[in-house]
Amino acid sequence: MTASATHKLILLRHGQSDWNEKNLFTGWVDVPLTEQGRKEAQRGGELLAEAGLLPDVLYTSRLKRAIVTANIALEAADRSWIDVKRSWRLNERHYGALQGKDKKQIRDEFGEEQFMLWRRSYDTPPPALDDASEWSQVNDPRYADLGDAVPRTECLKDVLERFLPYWESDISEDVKAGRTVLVAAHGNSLRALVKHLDGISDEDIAALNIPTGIPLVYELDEDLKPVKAGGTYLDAAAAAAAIEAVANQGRK
Ligand SMILES: O=C(O)[C@@H](CO)OP(=O)(O)O
Repeated sequence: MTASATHKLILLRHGQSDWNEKNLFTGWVDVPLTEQGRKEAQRGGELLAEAGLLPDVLYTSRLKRAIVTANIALEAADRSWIDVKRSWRLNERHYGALQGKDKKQIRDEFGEEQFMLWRRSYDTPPPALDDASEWSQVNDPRYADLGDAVPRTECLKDVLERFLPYWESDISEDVKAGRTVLVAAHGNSLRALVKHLDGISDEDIAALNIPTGIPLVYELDEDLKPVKAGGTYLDAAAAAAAIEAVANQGRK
């Protein structure tokens, strides 16, 4: 197969958010980017432009940390004009009763094993979030189309199950049509996508972390299988350091 027969998919986790900086479980809570997060987004866009990777269509979640990251990155790459599609199916994993809680406090209270089960296991969701909680999304107008199906908690398996239909119906169709697709989303919704693309097992996905603000580029063959497993980070050194930092969250 020639290089021109491959498809390009760019994954971008949002830049550092206010709650990333504060070390709080975030999930569906709609927190803003920090100044550093905005800089990461700007750098992400510059990396795209330097690599000549010009997105034709943007997919984002309905959360502003992903939306604003994409806007800043596309502005930096002079691609603000491209078509945009947003879906709750790209939202971060709903973190249940952990939303708004300090990661270190949860680790100290419940221990490393339970903490990591909730954070990274494939199929153990945290306890459900009470509908009366200030961090609940049940009455958020942006999810009115979901009715009572608004999540109260999710594990990664749940994320994969709600994300895959959208991948099949929309994102993969744009990829197959030859468009360079940018997906601006979240640590755990992108872990679900990478698990699917690379065929990572339920056990091995626990060790995979996605850094903020660094484009991860996948070249896909005509069956939408990655030409290179794991894709390529546009700034590999920065990605390695940032991946380590995500893996160690809650430990200090
Ligand atoms: O809090 C969250 O929503 C996510 C991403 O920031 O955290 P974690 O990496 O612990 O899954």
